[in-house]
Amino acid sequence: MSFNDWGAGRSAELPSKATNYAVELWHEYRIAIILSALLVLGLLRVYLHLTEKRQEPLVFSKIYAPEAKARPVEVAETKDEKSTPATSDEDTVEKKKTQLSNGPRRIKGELAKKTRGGGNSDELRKIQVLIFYSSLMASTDKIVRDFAKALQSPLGVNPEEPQDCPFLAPQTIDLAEADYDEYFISPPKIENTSGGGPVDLFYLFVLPSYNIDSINDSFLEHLRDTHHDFRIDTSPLSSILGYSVFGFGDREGWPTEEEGFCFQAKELDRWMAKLTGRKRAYPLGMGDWKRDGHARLSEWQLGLVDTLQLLEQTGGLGEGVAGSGDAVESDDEGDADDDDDDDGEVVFEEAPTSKVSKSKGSGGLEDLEDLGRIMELSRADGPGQQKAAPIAIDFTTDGKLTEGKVKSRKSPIALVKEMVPKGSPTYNSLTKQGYQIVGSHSGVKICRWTKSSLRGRGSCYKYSFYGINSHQCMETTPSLSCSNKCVFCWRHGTNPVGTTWRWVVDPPKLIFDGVREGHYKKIKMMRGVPGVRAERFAEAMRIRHCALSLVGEPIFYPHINEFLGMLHGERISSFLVCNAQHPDELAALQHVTQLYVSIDASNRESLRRIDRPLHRDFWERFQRCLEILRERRFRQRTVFRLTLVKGFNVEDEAEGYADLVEKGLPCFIEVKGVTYCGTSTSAGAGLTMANVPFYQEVCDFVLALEAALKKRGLVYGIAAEHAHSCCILLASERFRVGGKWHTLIDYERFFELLEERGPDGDFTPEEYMGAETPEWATWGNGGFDPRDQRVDRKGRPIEAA
Ligand SMILES: Cc1cc2nc3c(=O)[nH]c(=O)nc-3n(C[C@H](O)[C@H](O)[C@H](O)COP(=O)(O)O)c2cc1C
Ligand code: SF4
Repeated sequence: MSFNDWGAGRSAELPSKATNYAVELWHEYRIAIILSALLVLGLLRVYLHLTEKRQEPLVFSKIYAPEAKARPVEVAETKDEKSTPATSDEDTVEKKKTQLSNGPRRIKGELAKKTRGGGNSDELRKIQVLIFYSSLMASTDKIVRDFAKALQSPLGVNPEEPQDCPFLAPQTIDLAEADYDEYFISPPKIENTSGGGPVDLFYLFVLPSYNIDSINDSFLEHLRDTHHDFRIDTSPLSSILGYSVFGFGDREGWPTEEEGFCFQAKELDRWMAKLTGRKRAYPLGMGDWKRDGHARLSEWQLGLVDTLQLLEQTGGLGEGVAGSGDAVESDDEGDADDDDDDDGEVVFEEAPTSKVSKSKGSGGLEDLEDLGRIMELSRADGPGQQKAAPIAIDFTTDGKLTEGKVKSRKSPIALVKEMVPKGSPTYNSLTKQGYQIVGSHSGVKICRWTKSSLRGRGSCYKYSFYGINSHQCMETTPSLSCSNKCVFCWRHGTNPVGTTWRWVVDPPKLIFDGVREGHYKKIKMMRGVPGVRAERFAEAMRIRHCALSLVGEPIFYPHINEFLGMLHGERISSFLVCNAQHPDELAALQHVTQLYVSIDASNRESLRRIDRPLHRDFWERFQRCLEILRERRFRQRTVFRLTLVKGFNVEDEAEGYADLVEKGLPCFIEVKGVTYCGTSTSAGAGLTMANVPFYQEVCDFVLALEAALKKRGLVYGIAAEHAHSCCILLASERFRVGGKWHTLIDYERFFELLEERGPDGDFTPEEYMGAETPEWATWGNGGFDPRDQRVDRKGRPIEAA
């Protein structure tokens, strides 16, 4: 009987009875049924929510980050556990956890599988460091093996669990056994033996130099041929992550680089820059295998590890290095064949500094909302710290103006502005010139001597005279504003000027942190620049000196003493240059390592013409500053800074300057020929190259000044010179000991004295007088450190005269 037959007899009444019964039931219990269904659904939802394990944001994790690897491993275990019976309680618990977490979020397992497996952008990439080396006499061979092992721990390599580390164990490759085509025509594809994603390569080289035929010659020739081979891309190794070279040499046989010290490492460094599209990740290191070789290698290793860690975290080599996405340096590698590196002038594009830039950049009057913001900004950044008032401070008041003594104005709301608002023409002009603006009125810039010193091409005259390492010197100012408009100023006529401080005052901590960060950022951008020496680069990451002389007037800043305290607290020396227009602030200034006053002319008319001061009583202010300096001469190292501008302040002025020296009795007198900066300001002031004195003219002037001083019975002598920056130093006989000049500074002693006796403490310049001025720096010897290589504007070596 079919189902249809079976139902045929009852078909008329059964369905209608059943339907009626169901309808009745529904009417009677519908509320209970609906509520029960909702309750069950709700409980189910809560259960699922509680048992769900959160999914980590794998797709956004760092491409080499170990955290990103943890999940795929967990998923692999999950798979295994499904097929393996649990053997212990612990396993059972683990298994339950895994099952629970795996249940409702299946998509998690799928995502992780893709990441481990292959082919898409979420893959976990590994970094393989390859260390190439050559070794004729076997010492490098051993060093490299130890070096490779030493790299493992800081890179987190764990041979037991390779899958947990973004780095594979570094491998060493002897160039005598390597197939150059395999590594140096295009990077090889390396298999990830620990399982997982593809492998990216990072090349390191440890290369001794040999002036005889060796494997190095054929290797370097191979690189040269590859670069010149028209069938091959000129940068065929650009897909590697980066490279760095360390050279071993022997200074006993090859004392200087010109004589061949580490010449093959240098050549290799340059060919690799070309072949990789300038992916020099860390500067070329060099060491003398008999003396400092091991120390230099360790230093290089430290910097290298930092770079590799950065690479692992960000996927790039950092700002300023090609391949990092921020190729912002203009150096060309030159041609290793002709040895014509450029002069190393580096052009930096300023990235906006969100941390310290705060203004909308209107440049106009601030509205009430802005005032609130300004009050906030100008507040000191911590409880108990001094607060900086955002109100105008009048520096023209007579009598002593101490910090914090402020004069409120009638309508502060309209007048309190930022000195250099972000986006203003001044801001744009300064950043274009390479300044980094910090807060709203401070700036930092890496000076050309810092770059030059990093490349071993000479330091500024302050190295020769006072022992300042230019590559450890930060040039900055806490006030971009000034009360003069000097004809030779480098400010390109863009800086704010004024006789009073009428801007927002940034707290010293903000400035200190900002300028330091800005300086280090710019140093780091030099990492990939050709010729930068690894040991100097490492030293440069520790600022030891601060030149408060960039542009503007540092003592214009109301919290200059606190700012100096922060420098000294970090054992950073301070050379402060002021313009002799703010006697009250000069009088209130605490200890600096060396205190300068610019003496730009010897008489009122000449000073008015050259400095174009805003103060009407400029000459009186100038005179008062000299008196203060005279009083300070046994407490501070005081310096007169003379900038000679032919046609303005040189001719027949030696006698007038001698009168000023007699009045101020400075410890030192620095005489410098003006540097022509070719700006519209200088041109507008009638300045041309004809106003720049020749070195011989500076020498003649100094001799005339020395004679004029002697005539007055003043005991000064010509102590040192730095011919290539047209600068000569006269010093008081106080700094001649046993017939030898001692113009250098004992910086450590200076900090000790400060700690012992405080920022207003009583101690004399003689107490921190340093060692004897080096012979090469003394008058008549030129002043160029023989350890450096002098180069012309094109970077070509200049023979010592
Ligand atoms: C034959 C020979 C030639 C060398 N030529 C140079 C050279 O031109 N410049 C240099 O700085 N060092 C030179 N050196 C020094 C080596 O670079 C240095 O001793 C190095 O540590 C040797 O490494 P190795 O023991 O692995 O071969 C030379 C050494 C030898 C044995
Ligand atoms: S003292 Fe001046 S010129 Fe010398 S390195 Fe420092 S900032 Fe540069």
